[in-house]
Amino acid sequence: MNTLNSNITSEATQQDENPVPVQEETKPTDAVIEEGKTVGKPYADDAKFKLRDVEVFYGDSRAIKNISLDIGRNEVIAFIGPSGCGKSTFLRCLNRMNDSIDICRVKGSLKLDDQDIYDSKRDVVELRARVGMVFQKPNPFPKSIYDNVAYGPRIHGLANRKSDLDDIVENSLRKAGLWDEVKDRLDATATGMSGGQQQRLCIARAIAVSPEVVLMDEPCSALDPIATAKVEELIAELSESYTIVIVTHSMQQAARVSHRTAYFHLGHLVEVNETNKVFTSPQHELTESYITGRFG
Ligand SMILES: Nc1ncnc2c1ncn2[C@@H]1O[C@H](COP(=O)(O)OP(=O)(O)OP(=O)(O)O)[C@@H](O)[C@H]1O
Repeated sequence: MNTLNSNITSEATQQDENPVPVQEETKPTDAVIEEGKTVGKPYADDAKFKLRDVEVFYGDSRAIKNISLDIGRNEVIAFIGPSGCGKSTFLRCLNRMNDSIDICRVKGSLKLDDQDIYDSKRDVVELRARVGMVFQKPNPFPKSIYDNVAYGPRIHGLANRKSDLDDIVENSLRKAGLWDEVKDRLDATATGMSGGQQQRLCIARAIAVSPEVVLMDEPCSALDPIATAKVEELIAELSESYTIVIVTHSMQQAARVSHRTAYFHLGHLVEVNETNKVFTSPQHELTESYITGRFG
């Protein structure tokens, strides 16, 4: 796995008749990436998403290079890789969040339950209700705690009566592990909550519209370890009912929360496998270099 070059430096050759061979580590970027070829297990038996030959361009620049991947039903899959390798770009294809970027173009076949995500007739608002998203920085609306959670159900007409809406708000806050902390101050403004509470509120807001998938883009990067632990517990509980795709810079977090881990590098999907395999016996040299901290 570890490719090391045995070199004898010219300086050493001149100075020493019996030089000690100097081993020079191959730079990770020298490792071969075969475009479109992903090591490990990129496909799933019961696929929620089937993504084939996906490419994403920002203007002329190709940020995602021929990636094929299945994401299983009720699977938690973590996307890891060095900064700028395309994790967020690929994640945002799953609910067309890239649509708002004018210069962004997505190619390939992207299917959710065998239906084309990029079908021009698709209702993107409905897609985003099915495929919810939680962002890096908690972004509650400047409204009450109650109204933050009730917002989606209201615009999607999910509750006919106030009591139905109350039930949705309570259930969503319970699932997000927040109910006991906020039940006596539902009318308080959400921006007055702690960062960790705000992030769990954003999760409650995402699940209030009964999504099938929750996308999380570095959901804990702005949180302290205690708040992070709470969100991770929540991910474990939510995984019983939802498909979860999480982008994370924390390999420990990927190891704790995900079933499979996908390693991205320079816009390629280099390796995908069961999380314990990726971290204990990575098959690709680049994955190994990254998880052993040689770069990233
Ligand atoms: N709105 C944009 N316009 C132009 N280029 C972009 C845009 N967003 C991302 N890119 C480029 O696409 C590539 C992939 O970026 P992306 O944010 O998806 O990577 P990432 O792996 O999520 O990075 P990070 O871990 O730093 O968040 C980078 O080269 C980045 O500069």
